[in-house]
Amino acid sequence: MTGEFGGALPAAVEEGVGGFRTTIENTTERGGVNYGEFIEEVRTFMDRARAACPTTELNDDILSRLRAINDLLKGVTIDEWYAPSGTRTDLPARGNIMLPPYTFLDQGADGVVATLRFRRFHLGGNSAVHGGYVGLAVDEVMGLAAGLARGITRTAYLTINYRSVTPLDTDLELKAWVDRTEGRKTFLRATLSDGDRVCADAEALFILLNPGQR
Ligand SMILES: CCCCC/C=C\C/C=C\C/C=C\C/C=C\CCCC(=O)SCCNC(=O)CCNC(=O)[C@H](O)C(C)(C)COP(=O)(O)OP(=O)(O)OC[C@H]1O[C@@H](n2cnc3c(N)ncnc32)[C@H](O)[C@@H]1OP(=O)(O)O
Repeated sequence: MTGEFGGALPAAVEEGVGGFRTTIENTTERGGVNYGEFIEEVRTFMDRARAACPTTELNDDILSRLRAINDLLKGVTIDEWYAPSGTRTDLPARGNIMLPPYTFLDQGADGVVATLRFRRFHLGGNSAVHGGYVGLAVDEVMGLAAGLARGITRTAYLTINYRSVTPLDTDLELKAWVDRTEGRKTFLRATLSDGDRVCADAEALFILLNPGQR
């Protein structure tokens, strides 16, 4: 792996802990006590960046401030295993700005129920969520359901049926549950609903990783 953030994965593979490290020190202090507010502010920035049509002057003003902020963040870059984004389990969507913010209502070996809300950042068109973001949310929550049931897995396939338009700015319910298992294979199902209306349903196969498997 090369580039500004490269080099983190090979060390983990050498340690033989599999594709997603399970032995991470799972503290919720990393990033500081206000890290969750920072992530939420970044999300708001992403929403507004998608919605805004700035003047040239405003664009240039924001650009110079953003460059200064990016320089600050570059000075505190660390490897993926200890970066709080994606590993702060106390925050919506593990503090991962890539994901629509979700929180669990219920979680166990049989399955999980999460509530989530897509925002302007996730717009596809005509006030509807982009289908790729639906897939992202479903993959994430099914992956966590597979993880709770079996251990660390990777998605082998994921089939999504888009049943009706998924709305922005609406609290939705995402359920994912284990349908059956065969050896390393876990077959799961999921539904994404707006109240009684099903927006999407899905079926997927997740494969339990072998020790040291990337
Ligand atoms: C809950 C804890 C929270 C902790 C939080 C803290 C930190 C956060 C850390 C982690 C994050 C936590 C959760 C993650 C959340 C979301 C997860 C997202 C998951 C993904 O988004 S992950 C990216 C996309 N994913 C890939 O990047 C996979 C690329 N791929 C491969 O890496 C290999 O392909 C692999 C490994 C899949 C299999 O490879 P392999 O060599 O291990 O096994 P093999 O090929 O032998 O398959 C074994 C058996 O599955 C059958 N099989 C395989 N593929 C099939 C298919 N497509 N259709 C039908 N059957 C299939 C075979 O036919 C055989 O079946 P049989 O045994 O019956 O012959």
